[in-house]
Amino acid sequence: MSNVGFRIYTRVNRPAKELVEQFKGLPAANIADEMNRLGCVDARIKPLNSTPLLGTAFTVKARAGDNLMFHKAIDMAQPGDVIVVDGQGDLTNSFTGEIMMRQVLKRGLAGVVVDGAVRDVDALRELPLAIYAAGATPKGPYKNGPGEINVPVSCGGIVINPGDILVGDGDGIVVISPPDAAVVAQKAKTKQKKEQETFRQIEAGNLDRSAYSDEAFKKMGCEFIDDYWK
Ligand SMILES: O=C([O-])CC(=O)C(=O)O
Ligand SMILES: [Mg+2]
Repeated sequence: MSNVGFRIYTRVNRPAKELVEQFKGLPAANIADEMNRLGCVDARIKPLNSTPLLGTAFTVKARAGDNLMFHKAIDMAQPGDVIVVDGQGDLTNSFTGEIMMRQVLKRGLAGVVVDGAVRDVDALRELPLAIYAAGATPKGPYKNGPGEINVPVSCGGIVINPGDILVGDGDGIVVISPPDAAVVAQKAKTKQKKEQETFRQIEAGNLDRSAYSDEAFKKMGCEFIDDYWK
């Protein structure tokens, strides 16, 4: 363990599949709300297509503009893993493209999240694979290393540990630590049901809007002026 910055941890402490599956179909927003609105990859990292993301983190700390360790991760990761690449947000060179993503798909991996740029995006938009990235450039990656695999990484402003559960949709990605997962999934499910009930009330025209009544606003000190703005 002496070659800091160029080393590969071969094992990942993955949570049970049943635990991960509890997040299936849950909106990232409902999960994030039940984590007090923290625990999300920031909005710089955007989905390239509408394939939902659900899996566990297989992390790569890459040298800016270099994908040697990313290539290695594709061969090491297991079905259900999401390759998370800490590219330090660097957009100078792409970290990946269509060839690598087709390989990821072939291996049955659950998706890819890159804090950096990718290329071949027109093709990536059409692949049935969840891919998130911070940008795009036709400039290709170098393949020299160094880098690390399966260490804690920084991605979109938060720490992602190997084995963390990732859930992503059109809004972005939320990261759940496995010891918190059962409680968070349960609360998010309840939240989702509550929102569905709210949608029904909107349709029926009986949603309680009293929190937004004139009286409620006056109580907050808001002034209503019965005139036009001049
Ligand atoms: O050349 C690379 O390593 C990245 C790329 O464009 C691809 O995978 O298609
Ligand atoms: Mg390419």
